[in-house]
Amino acid sequence: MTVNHPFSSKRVVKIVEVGARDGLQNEKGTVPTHTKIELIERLSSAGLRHIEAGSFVSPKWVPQMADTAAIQSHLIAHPPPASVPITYSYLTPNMQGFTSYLAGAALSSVPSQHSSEIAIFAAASESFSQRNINCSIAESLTRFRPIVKKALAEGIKVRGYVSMIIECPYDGPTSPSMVADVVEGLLDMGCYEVSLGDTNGVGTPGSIGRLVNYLIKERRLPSEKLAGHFHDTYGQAIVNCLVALEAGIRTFDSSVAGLGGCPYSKGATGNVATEDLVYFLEGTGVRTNVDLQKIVETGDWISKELGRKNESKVGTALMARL
Ligand SMILES: CC(C)(COP(=O)([O-])OP(=O)([O-])OC[C@H]1O[C@@H](n2cnc3c(N)ncnc32)[C@H](O)[C@@H]1OP(=O)([O-])[O-])[C@@H](O)C(=O)NCCC(=O)NCCSC(=O)C[C@@](C)(O)CC(=O)[O-]
Repeated sequence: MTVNHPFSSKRVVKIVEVGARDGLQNEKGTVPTHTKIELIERLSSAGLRHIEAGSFVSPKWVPQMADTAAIQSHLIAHPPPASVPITYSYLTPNMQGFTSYLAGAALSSVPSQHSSEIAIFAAASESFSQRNINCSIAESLTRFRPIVKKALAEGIKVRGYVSMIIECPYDGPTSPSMVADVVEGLLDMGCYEVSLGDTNGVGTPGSIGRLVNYLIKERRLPSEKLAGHFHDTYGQAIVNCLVALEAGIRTFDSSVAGLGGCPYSKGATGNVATEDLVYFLEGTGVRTNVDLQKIVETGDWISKELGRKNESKVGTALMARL
């Protein structure tokens, strides 16, 4: 994914597709496991190379992710061709989740081109941390440290998340210094990248711009280790990606058809749609290597499967032209 734009200084932009995890975790009805697997396979055949495949979380808390072990097992048994390097990732909130991930991964004779990794998820708001993972921010970082240590010892990469980077529905505005402290904590323990979650999509180019510039310029956090994870609740996600791109961020999370919402943030809608992100990046001179037509068809297909409105503007526009 080569970037040829004044914003981009010819560097690589990575898209992390979160539709099969963030996108589906809040669906009310049960999404059949075979539908999730078909979604993941369609996403990879559209050219996406970093795909979140599920969460090893408590099924009492998030029932929709209860079949993650079955998905992991299928993906291990049916790897993509060696010429298609894909990373599947799984959320692990605690040692129990990481142990379940490891038990599944142990069944694998993973070729080097196809790998998996885990993600841990913290918050910059105390109330959201309690509601989402039932512990304080400090307790969550203490809980994550041995997971990261063990994962790195096993050669497994760990991604971090920080939720509620702009404002929390329970605690109000989030202080940028709190975001920076949590990002630093995750990087210090060994996360290779931390994704900045505007969980409820309230961020604007002003607030996101101020935050990312504060993180990169004042707190000296490495831009290459930060990712933008912008929900589109208020229709600001693409323009927020633009300001983050201008600030030097080169990894963006997105969800096909804009699927999603967070079970512990009422009213929050999906991530920026992958179709909209690809169209925006390509239009900005960034090559994504994602087949826009295929991702649009995937967004149309999964929206119909779920009986949902397709939240991608680009997807809707291009489907109308067929
Ligand atoms: C973290 C816990 C587990 C704490 O939940 P807890 O209740 O404090 O856990 P516990 O350790 O006290 O255990 C209670 C029960 O849960 C079970 N349990 C315990 N752990 C697991 C596990 N890993 N897998 C399966 N089962 C588990 C455990 O076995 C036990 O079962 P019981 O004995 O009662 O039958 C819970 O709060 C949880 O699962 N939370 C997950 C919430 C979640 O998935 N949220 C959505 C993802 S975050 C997000 O979407 C934001 C993000 C990342 O996209 C970025 C952004 O947009 O901001």
